[in-house]
Amino acid sequence: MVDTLTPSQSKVVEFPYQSNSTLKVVAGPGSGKTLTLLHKVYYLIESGQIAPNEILILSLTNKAVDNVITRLFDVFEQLNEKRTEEQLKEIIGGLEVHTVHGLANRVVIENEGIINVIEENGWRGLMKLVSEDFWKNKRPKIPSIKDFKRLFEQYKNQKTGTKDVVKKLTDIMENCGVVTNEELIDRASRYLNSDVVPESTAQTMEYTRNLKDKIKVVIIDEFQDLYPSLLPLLRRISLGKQLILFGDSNQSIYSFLGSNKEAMNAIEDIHTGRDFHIMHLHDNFRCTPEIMAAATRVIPLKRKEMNDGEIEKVCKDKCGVKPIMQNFSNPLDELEFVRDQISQLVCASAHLSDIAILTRTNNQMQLIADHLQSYGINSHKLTAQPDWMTDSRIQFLIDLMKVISLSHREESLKRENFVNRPWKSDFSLIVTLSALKGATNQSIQILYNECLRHDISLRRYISSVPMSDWPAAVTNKRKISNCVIELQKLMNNGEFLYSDDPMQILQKICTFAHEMGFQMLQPTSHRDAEQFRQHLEDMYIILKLCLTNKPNDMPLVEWFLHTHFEQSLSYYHENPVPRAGSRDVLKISTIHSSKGLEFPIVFLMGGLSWFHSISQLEDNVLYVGMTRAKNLLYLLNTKHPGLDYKSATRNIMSNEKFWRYYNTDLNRDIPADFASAIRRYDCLQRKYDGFSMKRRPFSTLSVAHNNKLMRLIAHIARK
Ligand SMILES: Nc1ncnc2c1ncn2[C@@H]1O[C@H](COP(=O)(O)OP(=O)(O)OP(=O)(O)O)[C@@H](O)[C@H]1O
Repeated sequence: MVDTLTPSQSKVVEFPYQSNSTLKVVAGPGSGKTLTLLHKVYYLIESGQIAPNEILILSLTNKAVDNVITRLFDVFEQLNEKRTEEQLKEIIGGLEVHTVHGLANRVVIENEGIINVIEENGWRGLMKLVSEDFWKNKRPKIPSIKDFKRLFEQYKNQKTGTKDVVKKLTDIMENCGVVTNEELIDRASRYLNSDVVPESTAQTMEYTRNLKDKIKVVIIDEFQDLYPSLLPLLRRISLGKQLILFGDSNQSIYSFLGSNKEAMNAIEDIHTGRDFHIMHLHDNFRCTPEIMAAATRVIPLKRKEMNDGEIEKVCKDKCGVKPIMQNFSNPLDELEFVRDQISQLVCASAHLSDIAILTRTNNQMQLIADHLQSYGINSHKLTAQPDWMTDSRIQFLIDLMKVISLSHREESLKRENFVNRPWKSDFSLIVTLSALKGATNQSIQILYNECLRHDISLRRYISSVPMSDWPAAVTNKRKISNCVIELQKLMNNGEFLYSDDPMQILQKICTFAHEMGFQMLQPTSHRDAEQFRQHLEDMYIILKLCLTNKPNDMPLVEWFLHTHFEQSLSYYHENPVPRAGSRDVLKISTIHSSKGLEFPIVFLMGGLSWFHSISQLEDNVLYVGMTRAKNLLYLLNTKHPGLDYKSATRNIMSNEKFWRYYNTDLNRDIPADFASAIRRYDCLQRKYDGFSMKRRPFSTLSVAHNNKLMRLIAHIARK
């Protein structure tokens, strides 16, 4: 069914194309921003004003890009009157839809060849190169990777303080083609600047040239999340185009990356005066009036006024149930409450897939998933990237593949008398050695300084200079040397680098990692081992996919290293995780990853006061989380002065009026017999038996079960 647009939505859709101008669309959650954006794209194309390949849609997260692509198909299909499915697919395929970083990546790769954006293992490796002096007089005493990243960026930008250390690190990153996200954006904007790219080179850089010359309309979704370091690229890409911004300043939740307000002001300054237009959408189609009333109470009035000065109009009728609020001092009580409520909801006709549990952190998400799983309740995590790609063990295996592939290339270039500088393999080798048990920071620093002094690669230094000639302060020499020797065996082994067998490649790299005893690959529990096995399987699937589309003259390992990120995103887009949409899986997500999505029932897990290290939810994050809910909202441990806790009602299962409303809203049949919900619930409770909160208090839960949870909680609290 096609949603009929409201007059204000239609005004945005039909607003004419005009180069060198900005249209800013401001609207609250659930007002149909995304829907209007999709209709606008359709209208621009169908009215013949703009061709598909002249439209660029930018978002900040892969999840948001995914959401736009999926919904594009739906809207185009619904509105389409004359085209075949194939033609629609072609039109949509012609649109440029990216994250800002994805776009920057493409531009930089076209201009420089493969680059690597530094990941967690990379930062860990770089940290090993920093001497103790770096940390003198700094806090905290035991620094985390996050602390290091922060200091690194600080020093890089200020060019003061521990300058030499940072210079050394930036040099090695530069030499090895490793960049930070900020650097990626910066480089891409330089390539888009025609004054910098010589005309002769620009001829061959088709993608970059098209972005500059061909694109006529740039649409930015969720403008409120832009932050200052993205500005150079966005400004460059919007020059001369029609810039269309969709967003809501109350939903700005990435302020930790820099001032969103500053970024928004700068974006608005690109086109000013008569070339700047602003429009508002006032209706809320998503939430019940009860949910909206509570959500509005958590955002300060001044920001409400800043948006548009008008009160949002909620389109749905009242459902009769206010958000259910509950506080717990014991984490297990909270988990059991969630489990019990889920049982009630499902018995009263909700589908498990209607329910989303939104958390503050990934760790909290895992804890809840584990607890529900222990009752046989399946959940699907909505993560920004497929899980396997964010697994640091898998990233480490990919780094091993990189060091082998890069070393091999350096070797063959050397044979052709190529001037052998810089050595891109150094960075990946440092990452590898840092994971080797017994390879101390000091040893890695000394070896790296030596290789610089001898002007050879780190691998070559370790493999060709006798250990007796290494500086005495290097410890565990044999282990380090052995690791490099074994790596070289793989490098010279055609069955790895030139293999067309994904299983063989995986087996060889895993065997090497296993024999070296890298500590980070040692599973910490049965569950951990199972998860790693699952992620290896996912990596295998992408290796197999690479085999089907690799160019003939490119070895599989190399093709995988170049393209696994994009291939994986498109694979999971086309093949969503099995059963993710089916009725028997509920969704778990961080609040940040749930942005732009909506669910009939939401459990919002708040600041969890018993985790002292986890801060309370900020107003905007709370607001985004609350407004994901269409019909029923639980606020657990979400302490906020704007919320009053007396409104709690827990008797949801037998509230017949609510369930009539719920099923009507979701276009489902009304259950014939409400009394049977309680019978079903009792039956379910008998099944859970020993775990039931009603029948047995926590103190008598099985000791093993309790211990396991407490260990997990203690582990998270330490982080
Ligand atoms: N004109 C309309 N008529 C009926 N339903 C509509 C209309 N416009 C939007 N909706 C519905 O409202 C819901 C919210 O729309 P959408 O997801 O586009 O909102 P949004 O403004 O992007 O929300 P958020 O800012 O929270 O991401 C969707 O279910 C959508 O189908």
